[in-house]
Amino acid sequence: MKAEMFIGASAVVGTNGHVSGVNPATGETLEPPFGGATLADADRAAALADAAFDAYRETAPEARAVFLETIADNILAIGDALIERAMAETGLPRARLEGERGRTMGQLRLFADIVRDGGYLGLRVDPAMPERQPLPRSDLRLRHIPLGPVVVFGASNFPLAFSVAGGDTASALAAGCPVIVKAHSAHPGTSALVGRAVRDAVAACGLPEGVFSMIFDSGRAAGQALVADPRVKAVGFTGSRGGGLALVAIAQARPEPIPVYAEMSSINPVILLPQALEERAEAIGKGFVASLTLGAGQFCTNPGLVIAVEGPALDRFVASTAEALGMVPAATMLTPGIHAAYARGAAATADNPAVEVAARGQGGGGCAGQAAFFTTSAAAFLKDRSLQEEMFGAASLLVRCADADELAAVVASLEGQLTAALHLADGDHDAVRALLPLLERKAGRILVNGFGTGVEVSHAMVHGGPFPSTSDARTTSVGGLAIQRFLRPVCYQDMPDALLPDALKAANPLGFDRLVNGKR
Ligand SMILES: NC(=O)C1=CN([C@@H]2O[C@H](COP(=O)(O)OP(=O)(O)OC[C@H]3O[C@@H](n4cnc5c(N)ncnc54)[C@H](O)[C@@H]3O)[C@@H](O)[C@H]2O)C=CC1
Ligand SMILES: O=C(O)CCC(=O)C(=O)O
Repeated sequence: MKAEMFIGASAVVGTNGHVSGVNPATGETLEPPFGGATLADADRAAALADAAFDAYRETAPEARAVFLETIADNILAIGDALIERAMAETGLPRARLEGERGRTMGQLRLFADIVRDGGYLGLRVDPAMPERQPLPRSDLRLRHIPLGPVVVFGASNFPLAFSVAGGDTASALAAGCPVIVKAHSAHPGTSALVGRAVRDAVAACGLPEGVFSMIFDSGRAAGQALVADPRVKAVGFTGSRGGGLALVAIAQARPEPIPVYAEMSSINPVILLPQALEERAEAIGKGFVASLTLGAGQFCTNPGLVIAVEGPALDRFVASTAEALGMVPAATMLTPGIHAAYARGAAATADNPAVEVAARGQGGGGCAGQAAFFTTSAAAFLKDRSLQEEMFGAASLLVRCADADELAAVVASLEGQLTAALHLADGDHDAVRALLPLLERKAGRILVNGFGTGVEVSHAMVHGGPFPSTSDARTTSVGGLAIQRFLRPVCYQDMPDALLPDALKAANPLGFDRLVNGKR
């Protein structure tokens, strides 16, 4: 494997320190070391992206769609080498990574379809009304154009679907934005393989080289310089609250502030309604453990909080959870750092005098995370904000409430969330109706009789939510709507038809849907 990053078309070996993959299952440092970018490398990537922008954003829909599909094909063509490298760098099992590769390709293809459809452009035409009294109306035509070059910070926990060619990159490229990826240092080899696949797609599709660059950063300076660079117009990020907020601060301090779409921490409350518990406490417990321990709990949609009213049915749920969790082996986590942070967080919760340990998974050494299930009272939870902190891994806290009012008070105290799950039966509908307005204020996705892990990539998906689950609650980082993050509206007033973009010309040569005088 070559230790390359990609500054436009050029494969470059970085000279500013290096990052190395570490196999978290064995502790082995993986070859080769990947050289980090200098500030000059970051500057060159930004210059190339800026130079590519005007040509790239006016590519025909079909050409841009084929580009996205070519990236997907190229990723598949890497073959097993990609899966094996990702397994070595993340400790994630083969089946999970093969599934994630399929999802990554599916995301790229979904955005290809969206580009072909043209609906994302939000076209509106208000034809001139020269005879209108007392004043004539101008001809007004609106389309959305891309913001400009986008910097993407991929996630550690999805080395393909939220990484170099993941959802942020796919949606930004689909919008017409050149992308510069700051590769996550937890999986540099995987990133290099995918980076080359994207770079080759740029060349094969005859696009300007600056449409895509990917750098490694041995510290934080190159990534931060890109966020501060005046040619960069938006940022996509998935990771910790601290990391996301640091990038938001840099973006806000620029002479020209820019949006940062950071997906950060979420504990994804699961609310168990009384009738559902009565009818199927044991089955809910089993399903909960399966979701909690998926991928060693390293999902931002992990069910980190359970809320329910006290009683024998809740005790049955706890017993079922404890039984299932006791059989779960410790699972290798992504990096020694993530494992250490998880172990620290779980230990702090266990040491909290208001918390009881209800169950633990099996123990393990090295980077293996031991699952844990804690309980506390609603009163203690409401008093101690630290109990709301994300423990990134397979740990969850049950909040026992005295009654429905206390349960509502616990929900009202929560920070913003990516998901909220309700386990309900027919007899719970009234209780749920009362909770729904509160849940809508708290979460981006409200789901019933399931768990938030395993996000469907589709048109109606929302993978976002109020702060701190994201830095911008108005949008989503997964699904078709993600493209809107990288667009802004432009209105053309009285522009001669010959000068209008094709999407807005009188004859509508692209055949896209347009809102004409407010009517479809
Ligand atoms: N909620 C979620 O979706 C996820 C949360 N996490 C949390 O983040 C912790 C660490 O995991 P990481 O993936 O390494 O997240 P991280 O936030 O530390 O890093 C993510 C990316 O941002 C960059 N970065 C972070 N802070 C920065 C700064 N101040 N300036 C410039 N660049 C910066 C990193 O180099 C990396 O590329 C986990 O233990 C977990 O708590 C991690 C993955 C997903
Ligand atoms: O649950 C999923 O499929 C996606 C989770 C996610 O976005 C994340 O963990 O970063």
